[in-house]
Amino acid sequence: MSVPDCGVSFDNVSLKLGQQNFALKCGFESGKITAVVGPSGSGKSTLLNLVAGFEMPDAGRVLIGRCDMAGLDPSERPVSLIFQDNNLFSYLDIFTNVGLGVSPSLRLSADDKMAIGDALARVGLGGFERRLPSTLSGGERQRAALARALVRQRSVMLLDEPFAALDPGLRSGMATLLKELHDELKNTVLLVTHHPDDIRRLAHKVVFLSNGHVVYEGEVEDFFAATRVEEIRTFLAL
Ligand SMILES: Nc1ncnc2c1ncn2[C@@H]1O[C@H](COP(=O)(O)OP(=O)(O)OP(=O)(O)O)[C@@H](O)[C@H]1O
Repeated sequence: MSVPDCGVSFDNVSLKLGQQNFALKCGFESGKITAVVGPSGSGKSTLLNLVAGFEMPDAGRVLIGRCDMAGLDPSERPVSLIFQDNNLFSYLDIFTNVGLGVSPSLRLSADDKMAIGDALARVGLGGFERRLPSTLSGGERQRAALARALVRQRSVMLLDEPFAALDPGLRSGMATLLKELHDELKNTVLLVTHHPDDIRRLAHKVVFLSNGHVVYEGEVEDFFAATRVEEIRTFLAL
């Protein structure tokens, strides 16, 4: 399984939501995992929403590769999403939930069905095809969401605190799985997290937001040394 090479850029993006002004200028390198971090309310989810197409800039451009995303609906963007609450449909079995990643109308070819079975096996859910989400543990549900993102084969993957509801053992297992899959797919991943451990074990790069602005963009090692920035010191509990 491989996906095309594609980075994400924010070219002087601005928008206002309620009382909050956002001014975002940053890049997410193709084929790398970038941790998107910052205090609560700093704009991390908004940044992902701008890439996914759930929010539109008032000015500036969001680009995927060289392509301006303006005017493209979420379904038209080369993006897959995994959120904290995994967004599985409770009344559909796991196979069907993953199938929705391939085709929203569930018109599935024999190859599609094989790819769904492979993705489920890949995340350790072989044999779970006919189970309803409510019969799975939190970690298993997140793995099903990961399988759904995998079968979409989109070049950009957006993860908004995907491990937040998991206990430390499951967090670590999901992180290892995500890393393995990324090594295989080499997709561009934007990972929102509150945990320095996730940055250390998963990320190649860091974008740190504060109050709707990017206050740090760079390598992981430099981020942990960037203690001159007060918000980063607070985040790292230094
Ligand atoms: N639709 C909206 N209308 C009004 N204000 C909004 C809207 N969406 C976000 N905001 C505000 O923008 C700011 C950034 O929100 P966002 O959810 O992006 O932050 P976050 O960094 O993801 O926070 P958290 O870590 O708590 O999830 C917050 O002050 C929030 O209240």
